[in-house]
Amino acid sequence: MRSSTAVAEQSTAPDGARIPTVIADDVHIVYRVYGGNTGRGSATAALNRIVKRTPGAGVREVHAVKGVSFTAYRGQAIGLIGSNGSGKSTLLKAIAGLLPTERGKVYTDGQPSLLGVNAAMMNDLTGERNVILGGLAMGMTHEEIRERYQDIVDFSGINEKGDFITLPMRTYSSGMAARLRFSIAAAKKHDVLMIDEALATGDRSFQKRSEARVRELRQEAGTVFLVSHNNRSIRDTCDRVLWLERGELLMDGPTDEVVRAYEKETAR
Ligand SMILES: Nc1ncnc2c1ncn2[C@@H]1O[C@H](COP(=O)(O)OP(=O)(O)OP(=O)(O)O)[C@@H](O)[C@H]1O
Repeated sequence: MRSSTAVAEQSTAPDGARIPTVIADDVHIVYRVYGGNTGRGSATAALNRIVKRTPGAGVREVHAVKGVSFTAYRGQAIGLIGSNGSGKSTLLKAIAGLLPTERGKVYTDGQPSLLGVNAAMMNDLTGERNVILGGLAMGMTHEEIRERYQDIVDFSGINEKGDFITLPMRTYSSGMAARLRFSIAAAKKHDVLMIDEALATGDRSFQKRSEARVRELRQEAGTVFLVSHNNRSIRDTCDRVLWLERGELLMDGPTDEVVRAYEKETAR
């Protein structure tokens, strides 16, 4: 049991009830891939179909999330696990409001922030400029960014091996870029923070630092979702786990129980 009394106070209503932050109610997500079967000239054909609003024979549907329901509460860190293509990233994008649901609804309290490994940053700008841009994009003021700038840079460890923060992001390794992205996102208190594989990208010492930060964010009474293939990260960080397989929610429960069942299944 990681939560302290202070956490329990923050994450419950005065009447003691837990405060829901995200409710997914029978969520279905379908991707439509245009021109999948049409061979040559498919881009023009697809455009014509879109203009004429006819689905056409070349439209392929991928039913990526199938009827997922759960309620997340304040103060929870929830891991999402499952094999490649099981729908984890898709579900996060839907919670963040970046993908429409085909059926069902997602209700959120506050603005969820999605931090993905591929989250857009301006590659031609320096790390320094990206810290400012990222901070502004998250709704921080110039003043707040100035106050936290050094902490963000120190946390990322970007400058440990030289003055990299003043170089363009395109000169960073993928791990360095992911560390900076995480550090920017983690500088702010989030109602709902969703992290897609970011922790797996850094080296072990950065992973430990970021796991500790995720625990703090949780204690600030937010809800954290973490997608990872690293079961150790999930065990160290999350108190609850959702296991998705082929778009369906296979299991939802305490971390130990779900990860153990998942490991048993994947060991076969
Ligand atoms: N833009 C897209 N267009 C069409 N299909 C997509 C798109 N993105 C994902 N899919 C499909 O949706 C399904 C779920 O993909 P998703 O990326 O959510 O899985 P995941 O569990 O996050 O996988 P991984 O562990 O490999 O990151 C897969 O079948 C995938 O092929």
